[in-house]
Amino acid sequence: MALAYHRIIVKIGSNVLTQADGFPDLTRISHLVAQIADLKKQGKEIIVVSSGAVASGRSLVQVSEKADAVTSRQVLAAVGQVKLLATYAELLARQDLLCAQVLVTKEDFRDRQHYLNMQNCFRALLQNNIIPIVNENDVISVTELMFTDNDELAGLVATMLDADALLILSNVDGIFNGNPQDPASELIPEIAPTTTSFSSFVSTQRSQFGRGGMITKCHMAHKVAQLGISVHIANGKTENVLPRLLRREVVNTHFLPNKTASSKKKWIAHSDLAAKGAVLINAGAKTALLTPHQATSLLPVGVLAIMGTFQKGDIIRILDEAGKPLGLGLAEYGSDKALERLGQQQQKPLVHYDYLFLTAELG
Ligand SMILES: Nc1ncnc2c1ncn2[C@@H]1O[C@H](COP(=O)(O)OP(=O)(O)O)[C@@H](O)[C@H]1O
Ligand SMILES: N[C@@H](CCC(=O)OP(=O)(O)O)C(=O)O
Repeated sequence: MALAYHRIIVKIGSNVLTQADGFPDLTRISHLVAQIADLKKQGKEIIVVSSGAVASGRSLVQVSEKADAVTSRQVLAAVGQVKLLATYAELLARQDLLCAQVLVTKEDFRDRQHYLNMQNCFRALLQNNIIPIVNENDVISVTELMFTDNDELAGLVATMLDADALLILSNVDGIFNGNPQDPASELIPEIAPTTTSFSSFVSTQRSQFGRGGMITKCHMAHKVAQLGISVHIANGKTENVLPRLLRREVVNTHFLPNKTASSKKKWIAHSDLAAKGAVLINAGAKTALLTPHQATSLLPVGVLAIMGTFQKGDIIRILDEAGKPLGLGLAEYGSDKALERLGQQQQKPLVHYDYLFLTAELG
């Protein structure tokens, strides 16, 4: 039976869109656009997260050798993004389809208002049958402000839009249980939500034009699958990969989804960098929070210490007595009030269960 996904995020990696010489592979882009059009005709909603701005820029401009690496990348991306989107727009127009450009930064996912603005725009684009084509705003996202890679961005978009599936197109058929170049390595068809360690078989090696590498891809895929979204890693160079993937006709690695979490929890799950402060909780509170199938809020009685200052509505880190991170939550009140109520019984929860995202397990 075919995979019945309706809302699909398609992430097209740098190396899928780039030839060996670093220039964009126009034939590949046009094949992928034809496949996207095919899925659209089947009534699916498609959101594309596409790399390739820097590669497109390379085909247009030679940045002065005096420019540093950051400046050079900014210039290439600024010039190349126009060309990249023009290429998509032209190829999609031939199929009577309209696309839109959405450029985002990591900051936009940290700020609740920006997050809601983005979400609103994406929803409106989809309602109008327009294909959003998303990329990082490489002009302003430099060094520490950058996403690890576009996989991270695609994961955030998938979560924000409550997608049914995230299809990551790379230059490998999926995840292998060893070096993909080694003929003895085998492809892993499915990864259960309980699998958390990938370092035993996934190396930190990256493809020629990729940024994050397979290990970061695995961690992101796992996190997204944890939130109830199917993630597939497949080879973007395989003929007609997208429709065939949905018909289960091509090899790939499928991260099986966990039961879905609420959209608020999904936003919190991706807000680690936005955390304003932290709370240290005692062993009893830790057990209560981490006990499966039990909806427990974090009460001040279980809080041992408040670290940093935060306001009502800020994201805070939750740590155990030893300082081990347990998860994140949205503070129901600020650090001043939290300090006053520290260790006290019968106080309002500091973090309500609906706004709590835990990453640790008991034990
Ligand atoms: N166990 C593994 N299975 C598959 N690929 C792996 C594995 N370990 C490392 N890799 C490398 O990960 C690369 C893909 O990741 P990446 O460079 O981030 O690609 P992209 O640009 O598509 O995001 C592959 O080209 C491969 O060399
Ligand atoms: N935003 C950049 C690409 C970022 C990047 O390399 O991501 P990835 O394809 O996931 O390795 C660009 O458009 O050139």
